[in-house]
Amino acid sequence: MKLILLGPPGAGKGTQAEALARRKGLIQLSTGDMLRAAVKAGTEIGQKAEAVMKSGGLVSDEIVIGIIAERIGQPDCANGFILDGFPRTLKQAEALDQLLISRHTGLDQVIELKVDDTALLSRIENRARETVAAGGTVRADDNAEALKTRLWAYYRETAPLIGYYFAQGKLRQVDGMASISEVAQQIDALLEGGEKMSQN
Ligand SMILES: Nc1ncnc2c1ncn2[C@@H]1O[C@H](COP(=O)(O)OP(=O)(O)O)[C@@H](O)[C@H]1O
Repeated sequence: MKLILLGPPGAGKGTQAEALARRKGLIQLSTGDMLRAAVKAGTEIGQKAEAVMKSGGLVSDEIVIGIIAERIGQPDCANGFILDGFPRTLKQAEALDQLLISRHTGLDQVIELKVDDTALLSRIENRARETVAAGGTVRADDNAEALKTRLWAYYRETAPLIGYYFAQGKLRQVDGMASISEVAQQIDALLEGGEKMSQN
């Protein structure tokens, strides 16, 4: 199964992708996590990405497409994966389609987590507060200014993907404002429906 979780920053993609990957035995591919690891390791990609990530802007298509192309070619991805944070631009979506076509496969479903815009800021502020309370390190881009840039990038660059996948008949939507477990149940219901459809 090859899935995309789509939604604005703070929508809960990471939380749901991780839990879903565990439930279904799929690989979670988060470009945000991969880029943060590259920054931490000080690789060439990390050095290129660090400043733009910190400001809340988007890393270049070339870099993220390269990372994903390399990763989905690895054997552990053969059974399926959940993309979280990729694609984020139409160019990335088209590159992904081409990559999958060249592997004689394609996406099963794109699940959009629909959330109330005004709830996002407080969610991210809470995430930063809880992390500090737990003694952890807050992400460099979890502050009001970078969040505004991330939201802006989402609406300008990523939201058009909703139309792109709707036109492909792949788009499904869940209510991202529901509790974590309710969202997970909605996703499971969609996936069960999809499996039944593909058996017919
Ligand atoms: N597919 C991508 N294209 C461009 N930049 C990306 C991509 N994925 C992650 N990034 C960079 O990493 C940052 C953090 O990504 P992520 O962890 O997915 O955050 P969010 O909580 O905003 O969904 C983004 O703001 C962006 O700078």
